[in-house]
Parts: sequence; structure tokens; C-alpha cells
Amino acid sequence: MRIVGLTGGISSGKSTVSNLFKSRGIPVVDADIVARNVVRKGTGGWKKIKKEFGDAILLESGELDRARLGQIVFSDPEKRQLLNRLSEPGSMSKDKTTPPAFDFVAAFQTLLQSNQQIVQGQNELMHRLELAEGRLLSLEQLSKTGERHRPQDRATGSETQGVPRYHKLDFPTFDGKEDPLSWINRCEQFFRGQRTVEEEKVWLAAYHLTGIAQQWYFQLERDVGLLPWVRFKELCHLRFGPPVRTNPLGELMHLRQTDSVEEYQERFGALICRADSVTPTQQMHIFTAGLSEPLRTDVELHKPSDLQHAMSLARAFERRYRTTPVASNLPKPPEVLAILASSESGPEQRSLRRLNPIEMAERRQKGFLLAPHISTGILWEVIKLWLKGCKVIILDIPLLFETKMNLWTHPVIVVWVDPETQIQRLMARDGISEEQARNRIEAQMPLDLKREKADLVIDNSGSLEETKVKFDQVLARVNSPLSLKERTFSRDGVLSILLSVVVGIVVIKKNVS
Ligand SMILES: CC(C)(COP(=O)(O)OP(=O)(O)OC[C@H]1O[C@@H](n2cnc3c(N)ncnc32)[C@H](O)[C@@H]1O)[C@@H](O)C(=O)NCCC(=O)NCCS
Ligand SMILES: Nc1ncnc2c1ncn2[C@@H]1O[C@H](COP(=O)(O)OP(=O)(O)OP(=O)(O)O)[C@@H](O)[C@H]1O
Repeated sequence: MRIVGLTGGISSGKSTVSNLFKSRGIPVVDADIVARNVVRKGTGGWKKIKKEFGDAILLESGELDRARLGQIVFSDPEKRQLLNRLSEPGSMSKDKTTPPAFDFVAAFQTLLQSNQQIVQGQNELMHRLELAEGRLLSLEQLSKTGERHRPQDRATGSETQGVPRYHKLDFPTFDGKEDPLSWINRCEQFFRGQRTVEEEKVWLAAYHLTGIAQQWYFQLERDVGLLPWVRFKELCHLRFGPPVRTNPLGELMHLRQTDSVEEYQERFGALICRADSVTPTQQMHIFTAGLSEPLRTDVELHKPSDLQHAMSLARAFERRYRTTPVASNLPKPPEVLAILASSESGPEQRSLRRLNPIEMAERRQKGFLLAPHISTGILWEVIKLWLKGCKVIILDIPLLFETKMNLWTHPVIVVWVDPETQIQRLMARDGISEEQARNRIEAQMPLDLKREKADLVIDNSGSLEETKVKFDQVLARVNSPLSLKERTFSRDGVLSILLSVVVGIVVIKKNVS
């Protein structure tokens, strides 16, 4: 069975798209509906919410006043976290009316991890066999020729002394948690140093992927087969790199120091790598222009010779301001005040730095723990559809990524909409103010980040007719023939495996007797 994930931002058009799926006969499990059922009057979830938020969030009928609760939790992050936490296993355990829910998400994730470990183990075994083979080959060559022969290293194409050369070097690993730019640069250094042949590059790099990056490549190879190194790099940048930059030079020109020099240097460095046409002198000028005052003037007065010089001057002046308050009658600009404040307020404050969008999203999503009973509810819906023999189903889960439920699903479709349209539609649909709409949007992982993580994207910024055209393209992918794994895990696949096992046992028993 193929379990397709459907997600997006609030009011981006998930229900609109899921209705299109339903109209084409594909069943949809709607997490919002499941979530509503687990807080119906009298349920364990309802009691817990009532206890924490009081009777003010109940209607006269005793049912939850969802609009009221929505107002509270979407305007107060702490209250929202409280609501999300209400669903954690510990928080429900004292509630005798609700049977403790089995955490299927955790169980499923453990299963996935074991699978990954097996694949990793297999890769490692293959790698060791290759190394052993390389050694045997070279020993054979030595014994045959009696001289120090240098066989071609299988993996790198380089000349080695007996053992493949890459065995001695540390090939960098990549876990998908940061921009892959520097990892890819290091891989290329390795390839150059080892004169690795083209067809071995992806194999070597992929072998050194771990965590979600390894999982990404596993799926990629399964879906599109082996790739050339150039394509692998492109896809790796698209998947793990910062949002696609159509105008890196423009972004560079607008970059400003808002925190420490070190943090500004990091952002500058990430952008400069992608802006190819900037000369070294221009780099130095652009960097200096983006510094906050008075650092900018100080650095300019020292006429730095190049970018490295400008960076080191900026750090030196920043250090001086940290230790000696600015000796000037001019009002201190907020950036410098922030720097000074951070130096005055204890070590833990000083180590604070601006989080990048991914870190911010990760921090935000820490609060999201999809209720075990919501996930159990979703799982039951999936089981029912599986028992019916459905081949393809859609899981419409607004917080799919935040709750890591995307591990269950493939492909993941993100319904994207441009920010302005999203706000307008949300205000119109729910009759709320712009501020309330923004609060709701900010309660979730940024939609652009979700789009980055998607396998398929439906841009719903235009008319419904335009969305339907895009939907049809996505539908073709969703309805493509099932892979072997998907067929195996379908009801019919499992039944035929069971049948083969039973027949096998009967035949063996007969033969034995
Ligand atoms: C806060 C509540 C009462 C508001 O109810 P309301 O009927 O106004 O909205 P509804 O449930 O239809 O949700 C609308 C959208 O809000 C967003 N949303 C819902 N809960 C959350 C949340 N905890 N954090 C961020 N966004 C959320 C989703 O995009 C959802 O599609 C309700 O959303 C709720 O109980 N949420 C907690 C349960 C949950 O996490 N649901 C999401 C399932 S994945
Ligand atoms: N292409 C479109 N053109 C015009 N209006 C649209 C379009 N797509 C959706 N809408 C409207 O935008 C609003 C939000 O759409 P929808 O309810 O499908 O979003 P959603 O992602 O399911 O929202 P939620 O996260 O709250 O569940 C609805 O009022 C819907 O009618």
C-alpha cells in the first residue's frame, strides 16, 4: 500500500486538494477530523483540556468552544505548548477513562531506524569486502610479479601501495542537518586528491551519508537509480541546502549585521560561495558595508586590503567594544547595545546566537507532539483502509513534518501558497484579523521550509482551475505503479506471502512424513 502524505500551511489549501483526491476515488484520512474526535465531550482529551483551561473554553452544550480555544492557543505560544503537551503519554496516564494509547509513532520510528541500521550494516559489509578484495588483489599482484606493483584502486582510481588509498583518509560524513555546501566541497577535495573516477564518486559519497541524509539517498536511488555526481550535488543542495537562491548577489548586497560579527560572517560566507562573479575587492567592500555602526566606520578607516583583513578588523573592534564601553558621545546603535548587553549578562547569554531558519523551525516544533491518541486514531483509519485492500491512500496531516509523521509516508505532497494569499484566505475563511492570521501561521513550521522538504509541490496561489491542472500532474505520480515494497505491504501482498508460507510448511511436512 502507498501511504501518501499531504500537508501544507494553515489555509494553504490542503482540504481543497484532499477533496480533489476524494473526487477521484482515493481515500483520505483527515488528521483534523481525528483530532476533533479525541476531544469530544466526555473523552479523556476533553477532560484534560477542561482541567487545564477551565470552563471558559466550553460551550453551553459542554462541548469545546474551538474558536475560543483557538484564540487562546494561537496567540500565546506557552498555552499552545500546554495544549500540545496535554497529549503527551505522561500527561494522560492519570486519566483512568482513557486507555493508555500505544505510541505507534514511536514504534514505527523504531522500526524504521532498525531498517536503516540493517541497510547501514549491509553497506558496511560491502565496503569491508571491497577493501579485503583490494588487499587480496594487491597481494596476488605482488606474489606474481615479485615487485612492488601498484594496482589501480577500485574505489578511487588512484595508484596505491597495496591498500586502497581512501582507506587511509577520513572521508567526510554528512547527516543532512546543515547546509551540504562544505561537505560537498570536502568530497571534491577528496576526489581530486585521490583522483577518484567519475562513476565511483556518488557511491563513495552516498556511503558516507548518515541519518536523514542516508534515508534521503536510499529513497532517491530506489526511485531514480544511480545518478551522476553533478546531479547528485544538485539534488543534495536542493534537499538540504538553504532555500533556492535566484539572486545570491542581490541577497548579499542586502545582508546586514544584526547580531555578532561571527554570526554575520557565517551568513556572509554561505552567500558568497554562491555568488560567483564578485571580485575579492568587491567582497571586502560588500562585507564592510553590511557591518553595523560604529564597526563599519572603524573598519573602513583602516582600509582593509581584502575580505579576510576586513573580517579580522571587525572582530577586533567588536572585542574592544565588549571589553571597553564605546568611548563616544554618539548614541549607541541598537546592534552595538545588543553586543554590549550580551557581554554584560553572563556566560549563557553571551553564547546566544541568532538561530538559522532550520534551527528556529526545529526549536518551534519541539513543542509539537502529536497526541498518541491522535496518531492511534490515524493508524486505525489506515488499518481499516488496508483491510479494505486500498492500494493508495492519502494522509492529510497539517503538522506532518512538525510531528515527524512524514516518516510514514511517501511521497509527501506540500500544498504551497504565497504568504500574502495565505493571509488573505485565512482572514476571509475564519473571519479573523491580520494579526490573528499571522499568529496562526507562525505557530507552524514555515511553509517555505515544508516546500523544501516535499517530494511534490502543488502551488495553490492561483485560481482553483490552475490548481486542478497541477493536481492532475501530481495525481499521475500518486497513481504510478506501486513499487515492490509497496506491493509487498499491501493487503494482497501480505496475504500471498502468508499463503506461500502455509503452502511451504504443508509441502515440507508432507515430504518429511
Ligand atoms: C486549537 C484548536 C482547538 C482550534 O480548532 P479549530 O476548529 O479552530 O481549527 P482546526 O482544528 O480545524 O485546525 C485548523 C488548522 O489549525 C492548524 N493547527 C491545529 N492545531 C495546531 C497546533 N497545535 N499548532 C499549530 N497549528 C495547528 C492546522 O493547520 C489545522 O489544519 C484545534 O486545532 C486543536 O485542538 N488543535 C490541537 C490538536 C492538533 O494538534 N491538531 C492538528 C492535527 S495534525
Ligand atoms: N485556489 C484557490 N482559489 C481561491 N480560494 C481558495 C483556493 N484554494 C483554497 N481556497 C480557499 O482558501 C481557504 C483555505 O483553503 P482550505 O480550507 O482548503 O485550506 P487548508 O489548508 O485545508 O486549511 P487548514 O489548515 O485550516 O485546515 C478556503 O476558504 C478555500 O475555499
